[in-house]
Amino acid sequence: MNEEVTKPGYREALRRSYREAGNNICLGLDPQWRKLPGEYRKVLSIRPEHHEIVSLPDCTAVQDFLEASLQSLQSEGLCPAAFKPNQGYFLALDRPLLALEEDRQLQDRAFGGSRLLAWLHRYLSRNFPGVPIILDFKKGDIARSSSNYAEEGFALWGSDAVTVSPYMGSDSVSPFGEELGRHLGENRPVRSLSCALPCGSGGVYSLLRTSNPGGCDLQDLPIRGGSGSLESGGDRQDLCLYQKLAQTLLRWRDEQKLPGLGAVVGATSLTELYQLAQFFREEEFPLLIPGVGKQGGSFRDVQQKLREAGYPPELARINLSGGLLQSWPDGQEAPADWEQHICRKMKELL
Ligand SMILES: O=C(O)c1cc(=O)[nH]c(=O)n1[C@@H]1O[C@H](COP(=O)(O)O)[C@@H](O)[C@H]1O
Repeated sequence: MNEEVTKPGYREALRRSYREAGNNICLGLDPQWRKLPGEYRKVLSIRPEHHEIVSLPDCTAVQDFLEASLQSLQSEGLCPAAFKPNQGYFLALDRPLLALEEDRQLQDRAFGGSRLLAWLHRYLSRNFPGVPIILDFKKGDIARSSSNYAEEGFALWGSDAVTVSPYMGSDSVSPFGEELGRHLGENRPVRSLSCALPCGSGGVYSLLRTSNPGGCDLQDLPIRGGSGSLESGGDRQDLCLYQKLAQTLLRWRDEQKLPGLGAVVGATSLTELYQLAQFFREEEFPLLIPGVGKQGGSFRDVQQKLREAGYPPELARINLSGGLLQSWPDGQEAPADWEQHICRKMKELL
């Protein structure tokens, strides 16, 4: 590890939030509008000029649901060790073309989802200080374009970490480690870990071995040109794409000055998770582990695999989105005591 990588930064923030929360749970914030409890599932009917009436979800009600959920966790003394809003669930609530309408009320509806995500960042920073916010947006592009995404994630939303896609290579990921927000001056939002992270040292989770059924389609492809399999003494031919990428990520971290670089490894493939956790354990390389619950992964099995691999639990964040905030079955109403239900689900993990 080079000097840049050993500086306190995102990994220190992970350690601290683990100590304070007493767990390594990442609460995924993916509000599924259709699964909200009835009283929050409100629809607005609006009529843009020269158009039929259109219906759209009421973002204020989604905000009320999120606030009530987070408040009930807090009132029971429950705190996760990270939050992960997935940007797509918020931007899907925007209706950008309404911004062009004459009517002020319609204009106000244009960016309801973005506004909700901004509110959420501020709410979490104020009410759960020190708990990292990981903005899940899986970006990655030519360097110039990636700089915009880096600026968006860290400086504009004020997230502490982001998810990125590595497949355009080192120059597409390196802008996420650069100093950002220089020219935003006073408009730069206060990050939730305000005092903790110097510029350019936020978390950057690269997709590595994903949790979805199609994750194996490309990521497991055998490739040539590796420097041995992840296990020592392995055959060069045995290396597959995600294993090569695991080696590459360590190199990028050091060469590209990305001290907060980590990886996304799904909870649904325990063999791969074990192998990667073993590979990364000495390197103190943060892992974000989604796929628990509906996707088939088990929180306890993941913890067990991390223990067996000797991976430091404080650097892992095991994500549950639908499995915590909206864990009732699809197509069924939320239980009447849904706030308590959410708290019970979280307590089951502790
Ligand atoms: O990058 C991610 O967060 C991610 C990677 C991955 O391999 N699998 C995965 O499910 N995710 C995200 O993690 C969340 C999982 O949601 P739940 O299955 O409801 O817990 C969603 O926001 C996914 O987009």
